[in-house]
Amino acid sequence: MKVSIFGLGYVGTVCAACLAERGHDVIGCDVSEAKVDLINSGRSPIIEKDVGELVAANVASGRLKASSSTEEAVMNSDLSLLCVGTPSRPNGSLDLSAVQAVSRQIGSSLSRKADYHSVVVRSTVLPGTLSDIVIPALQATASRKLGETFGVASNPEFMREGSAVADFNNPAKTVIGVDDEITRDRLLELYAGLPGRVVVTEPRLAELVKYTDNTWHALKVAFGNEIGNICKAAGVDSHELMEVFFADTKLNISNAYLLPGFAFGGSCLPKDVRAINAYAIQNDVEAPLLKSLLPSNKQQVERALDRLLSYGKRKIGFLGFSFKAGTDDLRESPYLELIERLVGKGCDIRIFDPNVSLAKLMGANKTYLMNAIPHVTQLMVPSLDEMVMHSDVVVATSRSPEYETVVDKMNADQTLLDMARLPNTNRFAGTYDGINW
Ligand SMILES: NC(=O)c1ccc[n+]([C@@H]2O[C@H](COP(=O)([O-])OP(=O)(O)OC[C@H]3O[C@@H](n4cnc5c(N)ncnc54)[C@H](O)[C@@H]3O)[C@@H](O)[C@H]2O)c1
Ligand SMILES: O=c1ccn([C@@H]2O[C@H](COP(=O)(O)OP(=O)(O)O[C@H]3O[C@H](CO)[C@@H](O)[C@H](O)[C@H]3O)[C@@H](O)[C@H]2O)c(=O)[nH]1
Repeated sequence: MKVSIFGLGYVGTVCAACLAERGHDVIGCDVSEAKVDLINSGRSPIIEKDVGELVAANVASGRLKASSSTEEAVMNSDLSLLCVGTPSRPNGSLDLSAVQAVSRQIGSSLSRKADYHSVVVRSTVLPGTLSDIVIPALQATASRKLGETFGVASNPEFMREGSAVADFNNPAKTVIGVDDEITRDRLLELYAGLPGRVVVTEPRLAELVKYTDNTWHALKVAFGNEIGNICKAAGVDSHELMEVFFADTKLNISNAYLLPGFAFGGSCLPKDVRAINAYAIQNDVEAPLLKSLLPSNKQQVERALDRLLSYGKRKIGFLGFSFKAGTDDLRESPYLELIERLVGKGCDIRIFDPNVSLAKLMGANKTYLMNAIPHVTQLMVPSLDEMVMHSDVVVATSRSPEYETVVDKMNADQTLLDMARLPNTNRFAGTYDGINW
């Protein structure tokens, strides 16, 4: 199928590369000329496992290209996937300006297109966005009614950064919220051959289920961490305790997101929890449990800050600072927040993160980092050794294989604050502290 993808960020780039690899003709479109140029030169605008290779191979084969022109993308495709950002507004509600703008651009091109076109929202949006924002924007600019020469659908994306290609190719479910048969059939054809259950449903349910998923993940992390905090106070190993908890086979408890660790972060969970809470307030729904998730999460950052300051050492090194392993995405990374707070307390910080190169960061990700810590360039060092050499305390943020050597490089006078439960810390000669166990 001929597909256009609007927004070449973390979702759009992965979708573009994976759909091209599955044999579709893909044209990506972004307002950022830099991202368009990168794709056309066979390079990925994001750091994500396997994406670089897929982009290179599919640009070379001619199945993937990019353009800054909406018109070119719409005219050369039958279906458009909208993958633009939906960040939080300062009051927590969803900023749909990019969704609205791209819908208007596409609608304007549709006014000059005779063939039927399908417009599919892949971004995470609250229920009613398709009906209240996307359809009116398309109709106004296309000067045509929905169903005449275009149809719409909601098709949320469930991939996780760090394993996005594997998640794309092996989805647990594919959710298609649609009232239009042509668009439904096109989406079924687009994803034909992928495993997992395919659910065809109404658009509002498809929109809301995405929030249900992410709120559930956030709830589980917050629960696991609070249990972990109590275990730490009780002198109980929280991971051993959780294994006993999971052993209750009658309850069929998935251990995903439940092992105590550090605060959740990233470009999705915090923003989506904020958005569902804003939606509840707007609709006069009391949701005290959901309201408590972000304060609970913030408390984990406060606890880590107190713990680090309690060591009485100023030189602190961070092994990684993106929100999870395998990505350069720093948006709402709890480690970034922790670093910013430590800098404010006069600590002398060094950061080593092999995935983050300031020269390569782009778009919302780069803006987020530069707003959080404008002088971050002075804190980043090019090697693990340099970070360890500088530090009295090292904070290990994720279980990346390349971080496991850190315990061999540290000496008996140093302290390791382990946020990820590294596998080999029993051979560490210095002072070991697990964040939540
Ligand atoms: N990051 C994830 O892992 C993930 C997973 C599932 C769903 N989501 C959702 O997908 C959406 C996109 O997330 P992301 O992380 O890829 O965002 P992103 O910020 O990385 O990418 C968005 C891209 O859209 C581009 N854009 C903005 N306006 C445009 C326009 N008018 N025309 C063309 N391009 C335009 C931006 O330049 C940017 O490159 C969000 O709604 C997010 O919640 C994200
Ligand atoms: O067992 C776990 C798993 C994750 N996390 C944390 O939870 C956050 C989110 O992690 P993860 O869900 O793995 O990554 P994301 O890329 O943010 O993916 C989430 O957000 C995406 C964007 O909406 C969705 O598509 C995915 O389904 C959803 O998992 C991160 O801070 C993780 O460190 C934990 O603390 N414990």
